Amino acid sequence: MMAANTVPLLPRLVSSSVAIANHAGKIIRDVLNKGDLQIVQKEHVKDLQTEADRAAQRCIIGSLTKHFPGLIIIGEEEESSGPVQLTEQSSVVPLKFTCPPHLAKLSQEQIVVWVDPLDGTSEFTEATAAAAHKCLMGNHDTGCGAHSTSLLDHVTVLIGIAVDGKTVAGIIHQPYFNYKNKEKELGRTIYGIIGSAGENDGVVGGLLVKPPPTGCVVATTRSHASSTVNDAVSSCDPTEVLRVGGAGHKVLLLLDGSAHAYVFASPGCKKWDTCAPQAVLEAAGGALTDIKGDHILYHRHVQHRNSEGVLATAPGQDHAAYIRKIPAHVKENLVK
Ligand SMILES: Nc1ncnc2c1ncn2[C@@H]1O[C@H](COP(=O)(O)O)[C@@H](O)[C@H]1OP(=O)(O)O
Ligand SMILES: [Mg+2]
Ligand SMILES: [Mg+2]
Ligand SMILES: [Mg+2]
Repeated sequence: MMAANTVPLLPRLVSSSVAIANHAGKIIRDVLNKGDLQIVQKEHVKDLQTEADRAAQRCIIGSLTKHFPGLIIIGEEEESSGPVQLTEQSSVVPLKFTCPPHLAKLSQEQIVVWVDPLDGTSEFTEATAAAAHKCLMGNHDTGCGAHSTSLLDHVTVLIGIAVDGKTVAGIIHQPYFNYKNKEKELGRTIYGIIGSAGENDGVVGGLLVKPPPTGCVVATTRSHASSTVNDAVSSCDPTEVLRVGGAGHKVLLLLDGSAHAYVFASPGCKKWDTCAPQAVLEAAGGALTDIKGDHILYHRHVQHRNSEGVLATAPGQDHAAYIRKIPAHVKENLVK
């Protein structure tokens, strides 16, 4: 086994981030178990923050800073006070991939880490409200409770790593994966480095399944829809539309064969929503761009908003063909 200091910076950062994302997932579950989300509204009624978002971000940024002093990290949430749980330097996962040669000699100044401590906050709060309602009703199935608790699948922790403005590696942790099946391990982490040779073509931790050769299943927003969003989805002639929460969750649907494309013609997604999912998807052979087909950049001083929307396609899909289908009025509506 290689000594830690001979392992290049990028694999060390990915390995540490996997352990940190797993810990952040545990923090999220602990907050939900305690039942007091302490919800704060940010810019609008569908833009919420909970103690789980805040505590998970404190853990991620605090741990990364402790292990990689001086690292540039941009998190979704503003700094908050409260207990900070840090991971140990030793809590790194064994590497299951090789570092691509062109990323083997990075200096820390080239790197920006984009952190979304809890993606799918709307769904997280709704699931929690439904579960509480179910409890109040004596744990009977109230209909809404049974349906809405499945919203916990939409929650992910996202850590994306960009080098010289391009995303190169991503970690997607799904804290409630398997929560309905008590026999199985709770939570899963999928991560990848673009161009690395690892298990499953550079993506570790998830089953990669291509979507069916016929049909067109489009995943889109559940809680941030608009007429432009709907026009873009319709233009793809979908055989099925999955209205689900979270950017990380929708990219997981592209990786497990559940959807062909993820279409979001809205400026609502930010760089921390797409940096990690894009890297994992592209490591697997898929693509994620803005709605016009242009690359999304992740430099330190880039604007946070993905103002020209998001379009992602599963491995094996014709990404350019989807871009061509998006109507001109939708593209014109989304400007820098
Ligand atoms: N209008 C918006 N305001 C705030 N966040 C948004 C908006 N639209 C999308 N997002 C973020 O992008 C993610 C994916 O969008 P959607 O779930 O609507 O498909 C959301 O979970 C949310 O991230 P977060 O939950 O981390 O705040
Ligand atoms: Mg948010
Ligand atoms: Mg998000
Ligand atoms: Mg978030």
